Amino acid sequence: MSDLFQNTVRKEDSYSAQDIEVLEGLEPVRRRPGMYIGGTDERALHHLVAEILDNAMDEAVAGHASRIDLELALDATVTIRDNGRGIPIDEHPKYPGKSALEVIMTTLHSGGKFSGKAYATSGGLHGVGLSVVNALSDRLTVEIARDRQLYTQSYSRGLAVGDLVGLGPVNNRRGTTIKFHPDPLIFGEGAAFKPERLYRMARSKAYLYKGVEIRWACDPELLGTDAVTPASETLRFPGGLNDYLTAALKDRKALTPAPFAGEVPFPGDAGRAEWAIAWPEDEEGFIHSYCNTVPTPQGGSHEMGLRAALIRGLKSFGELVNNKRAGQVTADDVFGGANILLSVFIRDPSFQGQTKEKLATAEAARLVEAAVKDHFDHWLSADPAASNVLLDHLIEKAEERQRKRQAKEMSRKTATRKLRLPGKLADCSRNTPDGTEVFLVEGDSAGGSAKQARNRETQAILPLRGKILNVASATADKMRANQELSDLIQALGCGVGRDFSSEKLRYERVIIMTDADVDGAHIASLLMTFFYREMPGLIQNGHLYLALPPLYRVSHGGKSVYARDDIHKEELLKTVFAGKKVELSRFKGLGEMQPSQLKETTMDPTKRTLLRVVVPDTHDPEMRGEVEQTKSLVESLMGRKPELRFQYIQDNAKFVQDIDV
Ligand SMILES: Nc1ncnc2c1ncn2[C@@H]1O[C@H](COP(=O)(O)OP(=O)(O)OP(=O)(O)O)[C@@H](O)[C@H]1O
Ligand SMILES: [Mg+2]
Ligand SMILES: [Mg+2]
Repeated sequence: MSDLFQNTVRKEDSYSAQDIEVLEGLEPVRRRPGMYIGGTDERALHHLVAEILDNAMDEAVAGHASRIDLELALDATVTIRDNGRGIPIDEHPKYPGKSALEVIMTTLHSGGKFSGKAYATSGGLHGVGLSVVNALSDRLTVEIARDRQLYTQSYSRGLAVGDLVGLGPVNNRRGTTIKFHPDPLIFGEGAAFKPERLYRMARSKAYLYKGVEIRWACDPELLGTDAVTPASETLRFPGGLNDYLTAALKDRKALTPAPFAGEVPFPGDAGRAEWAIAWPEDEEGFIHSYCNTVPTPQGGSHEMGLRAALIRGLKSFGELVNNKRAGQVTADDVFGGANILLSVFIRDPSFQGQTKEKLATAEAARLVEAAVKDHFDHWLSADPAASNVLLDHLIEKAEERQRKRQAKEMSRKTATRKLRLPGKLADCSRNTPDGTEVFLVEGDSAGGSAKQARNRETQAILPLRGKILNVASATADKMRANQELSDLIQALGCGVGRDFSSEKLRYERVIIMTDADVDGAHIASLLMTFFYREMPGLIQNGHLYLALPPLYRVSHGGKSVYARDDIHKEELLKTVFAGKKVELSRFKGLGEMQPSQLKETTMDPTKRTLLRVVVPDTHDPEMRGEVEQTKSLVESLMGRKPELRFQYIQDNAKFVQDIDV
């Protein structure tokens, strides 16, 4: 021993080498089962069966077994039998006097799946599963039929209770039988398997590999009131995942007449992918993914590959049929309501942990995406009518999602509106809405004039920059992102859409005040469209108005009169100013007016003229037709030609009422 070690003296209560244990054999499994089977609860208990079943499936997928029996007895003993090669029982070269079987049963990290020689694409890879089950069983018996001889050995809590014994010759039999009973010291007294859970496990394995037949049997006494799980059944599905999907859909209707299903080998003998996908009308979605028949409830790289293939395929189909709205659809929209089965077989998979709930092999994403993409493109273009139904459905879903998110954000904004009024709002000082009004003005310079011209107590000014978004053609997402609109909604405080509430409106009147030119009319019409679509109650309850700023000032001597438009100006020239040499000024915008002029002509309640915006009452059945008409009028007018809109605002007596307030 070196000096270093001699100089370290151990004191009574110190923490030293003596405290460091090295667990031998299978002791670590019994002391820390969580590391190997994720705990000692019901899920962990069922994982024991999964380990043994996985081994039998690996033997089948490797082409050596065609039949597996799974039996659950009344006393919670599980028997799993396959007709494969049988675990080798010859002496292991590294452990003289011990059979390979005993090494496998009692040593962690022992197995035939490390090199890929005996198995190509196996679910087993750690050399741990069977030894873990052995460690956690109070009784385990293994039977091997190999070379026409039958052998058996028994274990308890990871230790052999006797030697491997020969039971003599057998003829029509080969393979491995594992019969085990979970240790009550680990799982608790009376820990019981759920027949339904084991049955589903067995059935999904049969769907995953067409070349295997699984015979399920369960003591009928265990079934009790369970009407779904059979006491015995032979599970064999030549249709693979397609059969699985058909059974899962039962008689639910799907959006496309045929599911999207297929099977493709990966290039270079790297394994294969199989999938079956349907989009049921009820949108009750699920995804079951597997790697080498091991379920991966937490997904992983293979699912990522499938997502990428589906969303890419759908978007290119959208481009093909020239549907621009397809751009909004996300992988979540495609996946969310779908029934998806995905099974991959790959070499050397890598999972997270021994329970293998998530596939970590990065390569799988690329392999699956490449394998599925072309097939999906073909499937979509083979039946364009059906594919369009699917696409439209997914687009609607995407838009619904955006609407919901928008409504949520809006309601959050209105909830905090007292604290967070938009910075550019010049609010009025009166605390109640009674007798107050807010002017929506175009641009900061007009806003500046209006602020000076207003009555601070009752009049608020909200300058809106530039043209607000044309809401008639905007997507919900764009609308939400528009700063001007969200400021407007915040300032009004009454909410939008379904959240609209007249009582919360912060002003008695909402007055649109834009320049008396075509641009101004455009902005006014955009705002009216916005209110019509998002806050119809505001109009129905008579809160929305248009201000009427003048376009000209006509003066002669000390006398000035303002003209609203050209017709009004001509009229004045012929009447009030007939034969006189007048001074004529045209206002390019509200910002050009003196605050006093603006006040006098447009804002002062005692002198101005306002137009009230009205729509027919939606609650009056006799007016329904007109409501529809107004709606289509709004939709079409808010489209292209600004002159048309201008005309519309000027002329449409039904929509806009001349009123003095
Ligand atoms: N039913 C079987 N038929 C043939 N060989 C088997 C069978 N079950 C187990 N084996 C052999 O025993 C080895 C150990 O199995 P075990 O379940 O402990 O580990 P594994 O399957 O290699 O990996 P994992 O820990 O991921 O399950 C396997 O690699 C295989 O060689
Ligand atoms: Mg295994
Ligand atoms: Mg092992």
